[in-house]
Amino acid sequence: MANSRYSDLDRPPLNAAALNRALVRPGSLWTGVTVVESTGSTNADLSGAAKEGAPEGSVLVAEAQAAGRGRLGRSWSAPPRSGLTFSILLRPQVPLAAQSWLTLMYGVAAASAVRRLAELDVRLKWPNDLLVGERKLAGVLAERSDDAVVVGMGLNVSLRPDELPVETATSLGIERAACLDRDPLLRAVLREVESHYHDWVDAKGDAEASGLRSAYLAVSATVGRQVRVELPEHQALTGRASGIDQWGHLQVESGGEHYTLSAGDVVHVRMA
Ligand SMILES: O=C(O)CCCC[C@@H]1SC[C@@H]2NC(=O)N[C@@H]21
Repeated sequence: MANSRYSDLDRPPLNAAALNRALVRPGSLWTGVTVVESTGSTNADLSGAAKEGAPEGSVLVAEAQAAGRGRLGRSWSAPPRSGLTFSILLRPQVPLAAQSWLTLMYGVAAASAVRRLAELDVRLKWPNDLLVGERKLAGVLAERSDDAVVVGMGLNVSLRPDELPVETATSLGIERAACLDRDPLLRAVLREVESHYHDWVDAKGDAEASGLRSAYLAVSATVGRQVRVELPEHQALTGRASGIDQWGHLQVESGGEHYTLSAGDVVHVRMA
């Protein structure tokens, strides 16, 4: 759906042909990049395509999403062409238990690409929110579809303050990033994902051996911090985030006890 407040000059379309030329090559993970003007949810579309046998490395990008899905049942929204909303289809040949690392890997890859191109100190709030300071720049949602995994990302690029879905969000534009051009940003994220994914699959999903765990810790905004973790079923835990275990789960020390959390919503607690 077009938004009359913005001209096409402010927000140029993605160049699908150039993205395919740059990314889809013999031996590359990426088998095809499809850009659609509008859809409900790229994650939903690619999950359907996965069931029909779409190949690993399919990438679906939407210039606008009407029903973008977020973590924990939330939604994801952004004005058309104001960000990057895209999903990838993977069929990882690693043990199922190790696959929880996929979503963290995506966060590491995206953070690394955005740090380099945007020249911003992007860090990860566990499991994979990209933050600038305490403000959310991007989110990642991984969903299983039979034997495939669809990983989607929403990255706020040119949103203005009055367009942010929540006060705690931000965009590359608001943060005065060195790059607001979505084509090179998307290429850089996908190239980083490919590199981390190959290393991780070669190591049979072992995040320690592939260097993924240390790469994650290097950009974590959560480990070492005082946190409040909102857990499913309205429970919450307050304590110190002490580490990430071999399955990508968050370790928290609270009241002399050690907890390991596989899901939850982290709030970084400010120390007085
Ligand atoms: O932070 C979150 O809650 C995750 C947000 C993930 C949003 C992206 S946008 C592209 C892809 N398609 C969806 O429906 N959701 C993800």
